[in-house]
Amino acid sequence: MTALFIDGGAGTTGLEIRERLANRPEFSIITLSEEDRKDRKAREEALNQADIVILCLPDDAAKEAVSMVKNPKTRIVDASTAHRTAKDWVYGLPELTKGQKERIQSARFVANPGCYPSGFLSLVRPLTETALISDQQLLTVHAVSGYSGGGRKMIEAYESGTKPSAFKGYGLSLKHKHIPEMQHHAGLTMPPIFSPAVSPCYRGMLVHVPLSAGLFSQKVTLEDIHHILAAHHQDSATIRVKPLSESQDMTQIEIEHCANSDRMELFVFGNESTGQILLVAALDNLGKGAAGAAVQNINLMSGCPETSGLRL
Ligand SMILES: NC(=O)C1=CN([C@@H]2O[C@H](COP(=O)(O)OP(=O)(O)OC[C@H]3O[C@@H](n4cnc5c(N)ncnc54)[C@H](OP(=O)(O)O)[C@@H]3O)[C@@H](O)[C@H]2O)C=CC1
Ligand SMILES: CC(=O)N[C@@H](CCC(=O)OP(=O)(O)O)C(=O)O
Repeated sequence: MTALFIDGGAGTTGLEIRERLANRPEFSIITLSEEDRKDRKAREEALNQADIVILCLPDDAAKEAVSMVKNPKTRIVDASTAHRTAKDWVYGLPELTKGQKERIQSARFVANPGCYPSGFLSLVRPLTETALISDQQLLTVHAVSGYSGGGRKMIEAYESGTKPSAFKGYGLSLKHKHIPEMQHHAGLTMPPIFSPAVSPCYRGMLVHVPLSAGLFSQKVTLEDIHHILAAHHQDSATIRVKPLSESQDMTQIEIEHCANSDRMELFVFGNESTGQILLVAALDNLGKGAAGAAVQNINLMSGCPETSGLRL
């Protein structure tokens, strides 16, 4: 049996992970009482007892937790932003590239991907990897998240009525914390322009990457792009590239398209006459964007079937 400890287990992501691990006889979960959950000594003990620790903490607390792990056998999945471009950490997106799943299986330190980068990289990495998009290109990404993406504080703000519960854009200084991991794992020389927004619904996410024909290194059709995405993700347990015929019949897509699931759906939209393309990823910020991805990684690290406990 694999012993797990979720540090920050009472928070939004921690609770979602716990739900997905309920009724899993392969795992025992070390749980701290309400008084002890922020107690350094109690946490230190739990961090060093567990086979796998899952950090669902703010970045600084996650870094501190890593420094508290002294047991060389303890493996870590960090859900925070702290280690996503760090040397010695494996990026926990099994679908990133060939061999990534195997790297996660044997890793000691796994950085769970950010919610927005999970969508962006699933769309873009297949295109940069095949050099259809040069690493020199400046890409743009627009996205919208459910408000649970902001954790307990944002949930309380939306639900207490102290903030207007309207759709709003943010990240206006173009320094969002997810930009470095998008750039790094897409292999781009320039950071993408990222404009996120938050919507007054609890969970769900859309990530849009608009592209123009001139941005590609060769002439491409929508079929070509679809083919590359479909080939890249053909063995994925959680990512589905939707058929072009389906995208062509759609006139709209809702933020809640994949809400309450751990899957991600990718769409290729476009207007062939103008050479304009719109790639869209639909996911749940708390599913494939956080807790679903963490459980997928824990399954891989502990030798369980990759999708056990996931909602697909
Ligand atoms: N929500 C989402 O969609 C996603 C979140 N993440 C990441 O997951 C991590 C957790 O986020 P989320 O669950 O949303 O945040 P929450 O604020 O909902 O939860 C964080 C939890 O950590 C606890 N905590 C804070 N500091 C400490 C500490 N020093 N020791 C022990 N516990 C502590 C908090 O307790 P208290 O509330 O009492 O302060 C809370 O229970 C963050 O790094 C976030 O960026 C990643 C992907 C998506
Ligand atoms: C709506 C909202 O505020 N979303 C958060 C991102 C979610 C998150 O916590 O990001 P990590 O995956 O990096 O931990 C934000 O933009 O900061």
